[in-house]
Amino acid sequence: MEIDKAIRDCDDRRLQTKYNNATYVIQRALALYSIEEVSFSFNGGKDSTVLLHLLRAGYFLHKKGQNNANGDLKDFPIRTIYFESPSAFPEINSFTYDTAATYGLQIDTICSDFKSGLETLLKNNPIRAIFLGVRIGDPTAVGQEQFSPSSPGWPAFMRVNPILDWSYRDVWAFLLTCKVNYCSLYDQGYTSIGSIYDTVPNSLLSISNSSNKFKPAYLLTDGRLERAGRAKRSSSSTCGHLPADSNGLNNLESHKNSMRTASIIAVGDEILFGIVEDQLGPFLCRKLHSIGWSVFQVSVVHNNIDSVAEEVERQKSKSDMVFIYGGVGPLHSDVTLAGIAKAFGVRLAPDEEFEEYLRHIIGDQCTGDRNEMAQLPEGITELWHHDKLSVPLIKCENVVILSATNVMELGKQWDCWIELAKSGDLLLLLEPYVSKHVTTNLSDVEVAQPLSKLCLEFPDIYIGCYRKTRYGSLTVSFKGKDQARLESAIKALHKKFQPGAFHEVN
Ligand SMILES: Cc1cc2nc3c(=O)[nH]c(=O)nc-3n(C[C@H](O)[C@H](O)[C@H](O)COP(=O)(O)O)c2cc1C
Ligand SMILES: Nc1ncnc2c1ncn2[C@@H]1O[C@H](COP(=O)(O)OP(=O)(O)OP(=O)(O)O)[C@@H](O)[C@H]1O
Ligand SMILES: [Mg+2]
Repeated sequence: MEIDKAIRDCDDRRLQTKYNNATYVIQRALALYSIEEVSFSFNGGKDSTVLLHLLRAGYFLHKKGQNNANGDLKDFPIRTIYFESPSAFPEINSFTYDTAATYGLQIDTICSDFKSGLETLLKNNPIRAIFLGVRIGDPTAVGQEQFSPSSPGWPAFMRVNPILDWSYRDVWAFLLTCKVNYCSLYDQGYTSIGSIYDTVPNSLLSISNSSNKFKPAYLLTDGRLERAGRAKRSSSSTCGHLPADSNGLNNLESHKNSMRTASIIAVGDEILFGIVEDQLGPFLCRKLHSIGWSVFQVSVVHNNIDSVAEEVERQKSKSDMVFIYGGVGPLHSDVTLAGIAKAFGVRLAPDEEFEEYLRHIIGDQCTGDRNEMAQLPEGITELWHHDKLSVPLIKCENVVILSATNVMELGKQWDCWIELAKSGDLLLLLEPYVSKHVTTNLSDVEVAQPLSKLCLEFPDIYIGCYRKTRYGSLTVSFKGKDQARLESAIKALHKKFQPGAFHEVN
């Protein structure tokens, strides 16, 4: 069978794994349902063209298991449905019918909308499962698995999605490796095809010196932009770019004095066992204070998905930003991303762009069917690139994931993060805090009451006390954003005691 042979003969291990998994899903479906009970939803698009050939191969492998495969071009008895629409591109229509003729597809053309068309089809036929070329990243893929029952309100059938986890690049690797025909629009710069009213060539493929010439679809390097030629229905995805306004605020001036809070979560059994000391938390506290943020809480949790998820869920609603570190990587204990995904109620999905970065660092070891490290929380992740970082910073809504393992690495990531936030016009830098400290040899009992009063007089100033030893001097710290108010508070303190009772320290 020519598809099976082309994949086995190629040296693309990733493609082979994707192929094996997809044909396995198909064979499972063919084992579960009889041939009359399955159907293939084909529309001449690139994804359904991939699926057609995978189904042909899957059917061949299924029959081979029963010792009666012939692998002929036209040996394909799976009923095929095509929802024909007057707004489809003529190229799509003709490709669909040409392909049907080449491979002997028994096409049922349906001219009504998907839902009522399926209702009629299922009423008159024993169909229980339908193969679809839906992939993660398609707007309709959210929440779907390889086997997903149809949605409530739809006629009852099983949606089978053998290429759900395929990336844009996987699709093109397959079509080019197998040297199969695809719709000619893809060679004219179309990267995803809807109707004639909502689809244009992808401008990222335009040839610079020619206004209406485009490179072929397989040359699009960033697969996440595959739908750039489709009219936008919503602006839900911000993946990959800096959001101008991710917290609903982008006017630096008007928020200079506003209050922003951060929470810090360290993930590490070793910290809780007392084997290692967390130095990143205090470092982040200092950095956040230096940009005028106040830290709401620092917590340490176990390397356990539920512990991470619970803490992230709590902190993400309490603080403007949550910083989390530890537990990021490919080891069994690296569960931070999974915990974050759980906290947001989404799943981990392969991210092609992130995988590319990882491949640069650790070579081809990271490719394969389940590249754990390249899986990121689906639909909520932004990658923040900086020339000085080999791997982009990851941000899931208001949760920033830091991969640093020591203070030096964290310092670098922090500087890049600040630079990116500045250029992205994201509100981040506030009026920094100023602080002053005074010490006294008076006892706690002597200072307690006047200090309480001072706190009431200066509610805008943080007034705290600490000692380094139980019997040594007491330090009183003043922290705020207004230098003059800070000075007034210290003056007021001096007035409440004998002259010379307090000394300023640096
Ligand atoms: C065979 C088939 C089954 C579908 N089943 C469902 C379904 O169960 N639930 C649903 O919300 N949409 C279903 N749809 C609709 C698709 O999710 C989606 O709305 C449709 O493919 C239009 O995509 P487009 O807007 O990108 O063109 C189905 C579509 C087809 C062709
Ligand atoms: N008009 C249609 N008739 C039959 N099946 C359809 C139709 N529209 C969508 N589908 C099914 O939904 C799947 C996903 O559609 P989608 O438009 O995302 O992919 P595609 O058309 O194959 O490729 P592209 O993303 O390049 O348009 C298709 O692969 C096909 O299985
Ligand atoms: Mg399409």
